[in-house]
Amino acid sequence: MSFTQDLAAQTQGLRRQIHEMPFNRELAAGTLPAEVFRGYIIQDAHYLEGFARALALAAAKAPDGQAVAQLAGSATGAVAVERGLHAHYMGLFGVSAEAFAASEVSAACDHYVSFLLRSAALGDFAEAVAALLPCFWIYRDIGREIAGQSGPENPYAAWIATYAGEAFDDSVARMLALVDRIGAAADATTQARMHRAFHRACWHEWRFWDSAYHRELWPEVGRVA
Ligand SMILES: Cc1ncc(CN)c(N)n1
Repeated sequence: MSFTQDLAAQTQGLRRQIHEMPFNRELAAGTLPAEVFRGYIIQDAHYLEGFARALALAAAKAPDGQAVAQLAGSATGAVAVERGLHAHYMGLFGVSAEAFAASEVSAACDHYVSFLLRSAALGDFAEAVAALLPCFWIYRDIGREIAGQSGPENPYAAWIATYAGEAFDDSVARMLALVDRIGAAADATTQARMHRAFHRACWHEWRFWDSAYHRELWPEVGRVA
């Protein structure tokens, strides 16, 4: 069993739960309310900038030039390709650049981005790539599953096509190969940290969608004066 197959086996229940979330079920059916998707896209645009920064930090720690180029290329891709998708949906939903700039980053988004930046800045390279992997892998699996269940009339077809598409699949395959290479060479303590980072990142993926579905920003638990 490869290292990433082992990561998958250890997180099977959580990842299946993500596939069954109302957000993803309704996205597949095309019935996800537009205001939910609109809020999600705004948070995701905030998220991608943090994700790209974490990739760039990890790139700086990579053990060889090939891995530097791969992670730096993924950082560029996250900002360019996925942001293009966001621009498409922000145009459709009437989110102006000013409205986006004025939007508040949700607690779930802030928590996930902080986790990635901390893993990349304070963890070693192995931990950083394990934390970054679910962002690639889970979206590809969700995209593929949903693509098999929905048609071109789905209002979220462009989103689905991006994550079910070949270009995204290539970047996921490269990330899986990198984590397999690093995981196979790691000692048992490092592997355990990689497992924990991977599991936490899967949890953050679940939380990001859950929070978007419930349109949460910062759940109110008492006003700060
Ligand atoms: C929260 C989140 N996770 C993953 C992806 C796919 N890069 C994304 N766009 N947003």
